[in-house]
Amino acid sequence: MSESVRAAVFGTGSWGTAFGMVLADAGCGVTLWARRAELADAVNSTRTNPDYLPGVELPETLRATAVPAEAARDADFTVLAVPSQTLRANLAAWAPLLAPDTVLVSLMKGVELGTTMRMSEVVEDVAGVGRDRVAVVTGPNLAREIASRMPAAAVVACTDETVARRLQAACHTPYFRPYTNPDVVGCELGGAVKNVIGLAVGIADGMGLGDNAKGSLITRGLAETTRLGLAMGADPLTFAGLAGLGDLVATCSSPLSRNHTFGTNLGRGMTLQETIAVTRQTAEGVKSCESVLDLARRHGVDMPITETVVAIVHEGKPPVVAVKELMSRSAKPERH
Ligand SMILES: NC(=O)c1ccc[n+]([C@@H]2O[C@H](COP(=O)([O-])OP(=O)(O)OC[C@H]3O[C@@H](n4cnc5c(N)ncnc54)[C@H](O)[C@@H]3O)[C@@H](O)[C@H]2O)c1
Ligand SMILES: O=P(O)(O)OC[C@H](O)CO
Repeated sequence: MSESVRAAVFGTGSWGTAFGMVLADAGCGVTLWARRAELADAVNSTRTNPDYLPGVELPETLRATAVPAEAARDADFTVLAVPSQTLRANLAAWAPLLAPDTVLVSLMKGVELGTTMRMSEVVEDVAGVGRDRVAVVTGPNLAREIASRMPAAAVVACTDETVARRLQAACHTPYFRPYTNPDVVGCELGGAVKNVIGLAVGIADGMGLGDNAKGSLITRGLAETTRLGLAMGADPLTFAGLAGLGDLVATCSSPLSRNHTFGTNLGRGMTLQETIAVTRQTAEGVKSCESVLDLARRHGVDMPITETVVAIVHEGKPPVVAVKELMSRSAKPERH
């Protein structure tokens, strides 16, 4: 990869920073945009991100700024890594600054509340670009492991194969192996719904329900994700891939997952407010469980695990009652 490829990353949280590091290691010149000038200064002066990835040394070719126009200038790829529910307002401010012909890349795993739009749809809507200029990077990518340069595979999804291949080349390193996939809908749904299933598995873990419960939730969670995907025109095989099963396994088995940890705290008996208070970073499933359920209802799809997570997180249903209700639904064949 030629160093003349330029990438802007909007969001200097854990994944924005780690993915910026991947791009820099792959040979791109990278500018991170940080909301706070102090964080941008700290990245530039210490070559670390002390707030989100303490102890990780960042490459020389990665720098940070708090000025959006400076980050956006001449970027071949404009990467978006802010919490999903803030994307619309943020991108509205950044859109006039974007380099002409830049490819917009979503790292976000959420569904917008109210509109039920996927993040790539929000990008198209707000930036006024065609879907051939919007790509998604997703898969089993816990930021802390990637920042330690531990090996992982990922998916680069774009309807335009040439764009997907360009981005694939721009982020391919010895420790980060991206595959292309034209199924943007399936890849984004896989990423957004796995956060909801990650909450469910965390709750079960917190309650001490064991590994059979975990295996059952992962599998039936994937089944309800696939049902929604089919109703929305996704390729069902996507859900057997990195954006589906791969990400579910990583999220549901790792203490590094914010969604899994959030669920575990709820399952152990913390209240929602107590759990929010101890959660510093973005656990997308907490908000997206409501928009995913909304999406499911709009498409007439049954998603009992998602419904259960919404009931526990937002309606105060005690986890013990929710488990009893989930298990006593009427019996049915596995493939329905
Ligand atoms: N962390 C991971 O392992 C990981 C991996 C893959 C995908 N993702 C996804 O990437 C997205 C970003 O997650 P993250 O892990 O970087 O989150 P994070 O909580 O670590 O960082 C979020 C960043 O957004 C900024 N931010 C928060 N509110 C904002 C606002 N209103 N306006 C502008 N900026 C704001 C924060 O200052 C921070 O820089 C999420 O959708 C997440 O699901 C995360
Ligand atoms: O920490 P989480 O739960 O947001 O998960 C991080 C990544 O999405 C795992 O692929």
